[in-house]
Formats: sequence, structure tokens, C-alpha cells
Amino acid sequence: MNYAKYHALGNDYLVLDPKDASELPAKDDIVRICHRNFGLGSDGILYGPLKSDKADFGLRIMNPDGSEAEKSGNGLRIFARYLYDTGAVKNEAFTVDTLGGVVTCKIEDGAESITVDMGKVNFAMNHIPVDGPEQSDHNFGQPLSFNGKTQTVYIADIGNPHCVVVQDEISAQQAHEDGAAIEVHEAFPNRTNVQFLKVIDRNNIQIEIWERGAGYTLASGSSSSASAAVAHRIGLCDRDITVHMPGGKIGIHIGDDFAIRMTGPATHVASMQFDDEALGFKVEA
Ligand SMILES: N[C@@H](CCC[C@H](N)C(=O)O)C(=O)O
Repeated sequence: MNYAKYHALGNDYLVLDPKDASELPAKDDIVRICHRNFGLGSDGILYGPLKSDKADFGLRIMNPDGSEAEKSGNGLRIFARYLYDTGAVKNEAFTVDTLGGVVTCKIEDGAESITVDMGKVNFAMNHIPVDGPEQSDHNFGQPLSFNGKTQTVYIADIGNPHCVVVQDEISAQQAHEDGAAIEVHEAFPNRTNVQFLKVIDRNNIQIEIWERGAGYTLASGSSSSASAAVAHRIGLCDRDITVHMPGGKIGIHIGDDFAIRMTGPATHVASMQFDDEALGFKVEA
């Protein structure tokens, strides 16, 4: 099976084109293909371009644990770059239909920079299956208990779910420990992506990320969108925010009603073939 591997600031995806595969691999096979030791290694699989009656192209986004994500910011920039590399688009704006809504993408500067209008952030709890105290627009920020402590968290949905923890200091170690606990916290029956956010100044934030279905990642576009929206919503940042992550920087503009415009790069790594022999690897339950 042919795969094109790309990364967006170290958040890597394999693009599987339906012209090469009439359907998505089975869940266990996605785990094998994405595995960093037994497979090609990636933070997920992008299956497209698919036909869509709502947009120019359809896309399905699979996490490396085989679950399906509604949206991915880096995944969308990578998919846009793949469409550009394969001649399906040039510099015109085009739309992509995801489970988390239709987005608009535009490639600039010979693919050096890709902009995605990610949609609007919704802060209301009823957009994310959450058990526990209701969060409303009047009641932003909720206490959440995890790993023996209680902290205020902010819920933000940009098509996929995010839980943002604002702190004076953040670390990769905390993302591994607390991120893993929050992802599967009983408050989130559908699990959640988690960000630890440090405000640098009114136009810069730093985040550490724990992704639902993927674990620790070096960058995330939807996490950048959700975190910037939360920082603006609680009054700590303006509308133009650079999000600093271990893998690099993404630019976020927050428009009216928290409509998010995300700008960043996507890089081609390799085009390769997955050998079915590797499907023999036993996936742990
Ligand atoms: N890396 C992505 C987010 C991918 C989806 C996420 N793991 C989920 O399950 O929602 C990004 O750049 O946004």
C-alpha cells in the first residue's frame, strides 16, 4: 500500500489516497501501520481525497490507536499540501469536508505556508460529551480532579474536543502524566485532547500537548486553535497569537465569534510502501 508521509512541525501523518485503497485499513491494521517500531510510524492516517457533496474534497482523520478524529489542524495543512503536491489544487482557496465541519484552506508562498479557516470555537459543554458540572458561556472554567489534585480547566471544541489547563509553568513530563489522566477522565466519555498552556505575553503562548488517541505530540493545529481561543477568552491574550510548541510555531488569528484562522507549514518526508508482511505484528488489546 502506498503512503505519503508528511510532518507539520513534528506532528506526522501518513496520507492514504483512495485511488490506492478503496477503503480504510481495519482498526488493528491502522495501529500496526502507525506503530513507530513495527510500522511506518505516524501520529495518524489521513484518508482522502474523498468525494463530498458539501465541499471540494472529503477527508477522514484516523488516530494511531485506530479511533477517528473529527478534525486535525496539522492534518488539514498536510492534506492541503498533498493536494498541492499531486496537482489537485494550486493557489486558489478550496474547501475540505471533515467530521468536525467544512474548512477552507489556502496554500501560499509555494506551499511554504498554509492557512486553514478552522471554524468557530464553541465553549459550551453540550458540544462535547462531558459528565459532571455544566460549563456555559457564563460559567467558563471548571474544577477537575486528576492525579490527586484539582485544577481549573477550560473546555473548547473546534470540531474536535479540547481541555486546556492554564499554568505559570508547563513541561513535557506533566503533559505525559496529567495529559494521559485527563484524556480518559470519566468527565469525558468521548475522551479529550489536552493542552497545558503558559502565557508568554499578549501575543504569544506556549503549550505542551497530549492528544486523544495519539499521546504526546510535538505540535497540534487544533490544540493551538483551542488554546489560543481560551487565552483570548479569559482576557490574557489579544486576537493574533503565536503558539510555541516543542516542534515549532503556528500563527492563530481569532476573528468574530471565535472563528479561527491557523497558519503554518507542512513538509513532505517520504513516499513509501507498507508491506503487508508487517501486518503480522500482534496488537495489544
Ligand atoms: N494533531 C491534530 C489533532 C488530531 C486529532 C486528535 N488526536 C483528536 O482525536 O481529536 C491537530 O493538529 O489538530
